[in-house]
Amino acid sequence: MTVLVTGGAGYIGSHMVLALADAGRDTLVLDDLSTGFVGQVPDGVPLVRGDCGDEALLKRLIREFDVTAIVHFAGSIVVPDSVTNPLGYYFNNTVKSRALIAAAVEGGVRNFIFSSTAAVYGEPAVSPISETSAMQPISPYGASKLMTEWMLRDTVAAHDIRSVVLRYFNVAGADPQGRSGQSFPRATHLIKLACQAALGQRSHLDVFGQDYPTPDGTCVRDYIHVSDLAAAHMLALDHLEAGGESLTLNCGYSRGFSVLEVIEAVKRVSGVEFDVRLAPRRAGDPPSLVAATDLIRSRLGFKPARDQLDQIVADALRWELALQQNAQAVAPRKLALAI
Ligand SMILES: NC(=O)c1ccc[n+]([C@@H]2O[C@H](COP(=O)([O-])OP(=O)(O)OC[C@H]3O[C@@H](n4cnc5c(N)ncnc54)[C@H](O)[C@@H]3O)[C@@H](O)[C@H]2O)c1
Ligand SMILES: O=c1ccn([C@@H]2O[C@H](COP(=O)(O)OP(=O)(O)O[C@H]3O[C@H](CO)[C@H](O)[C@H](O)[C@H]3O)[C@@H](O)[C@H]2O)c(=O)[nH]1
Repeated sequence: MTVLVTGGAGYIGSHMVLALADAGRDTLVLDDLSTGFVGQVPDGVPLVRGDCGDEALLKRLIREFDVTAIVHFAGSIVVPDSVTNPLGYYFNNTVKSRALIAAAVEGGVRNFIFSSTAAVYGEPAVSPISETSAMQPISPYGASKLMTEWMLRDTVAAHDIRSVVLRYFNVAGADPQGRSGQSFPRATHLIKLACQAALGQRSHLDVFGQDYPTPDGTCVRDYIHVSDLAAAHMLALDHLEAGGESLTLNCGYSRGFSVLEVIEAVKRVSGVEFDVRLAPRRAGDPPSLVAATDLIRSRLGFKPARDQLDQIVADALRWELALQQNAQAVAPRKLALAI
């Protein structure tokens, strides 16, 4: 009974792998390490470096490891990149997910959890956004995820497999025990970048657009702590393994913060005043995304444990500081080698 985690060396996937390890579950990670890191996978958890679209590899892994559930995190995640490189996003997120779903069906895997996104909703007219809101993505990223949702829906209807689709809103923070966090150096997420500015790693932080139809003119997002999100996945896995029906659920806290409010929180928690500059809007950004979360609470019994913005920011800051200290620790050795 092994749980296969695609993208388990990445930011969110690694927190799920930690949750599975903490629960004593047999876990296998498949990751191409394009944005993930070997060091994010806990000791004792096997990591296969490979592509989640490699059907032959997948069939072999499912057989050899007796995989009974798949949690599919692997994918490309930067909204503006998807606007400039749509075909790359449809390939990595949609085409390869099709191969993974096909391998799951053929290998007799009954339980499938998929990382979807609030970006499937586009610019919703009503807030908070319920799961039945219209799905009109405004970026290729959102469309690439929605197409995968549709493939899963139709596969569940036709075959002996059930799925939980989790639509994450904005994921942030880091493992409270400091075992993992957002490590990708070119990450574009607001809270990570603001923490880097507070730690002096960036000269300033840009605010992308201040003329949105929101209270302070900057975009509003529903930030969910990555550990709470991993806990939601564990509940989804329990639900499927107990024979529960397929579900599609929002993951958030039903409350939004503007870009300026997030920046204030990072300044407050860090105690550092960093330079903030106004910049033009970024392509593909909807003004406001806040989740309705009644469904995940009622269907899975989801109860947030770390939903205070300052808590999310404090965990993110601690992780960023640890990354900085590690980088400083290895720097002299690199220098010596260069000489
Ligand atoms: N971070 C967020 O706020 C957010 C919000 C909504 C949804 N999501 C979704 O959550 C999932 C995980 O996102 P993340 O923030 O952890 O990103 P991440 O980039 O840290 O993790 C993605 C992981 O997948 C791996 N990967 C990418 N393509 C692969 C492939 N073809 N085969 C094998 N491995 C591959 C990467 O190496 C990386 O380890 C993604 O599917 C993303 O769309 C993230
Ligand atoms: O330096 C920055 C970085 C971000 N922002 C703004 O902060 C908000 C949040 O941006 P993020 O990049 O942190 O997150 P996104 O909302 O763009 O996207 C995230 O959440 C989405 C779902 O809501 C997707 O799933 C996506 O994968 C995930 O990265 C946006 O308004 C963005 O314009 C800034 O103003 N300055």
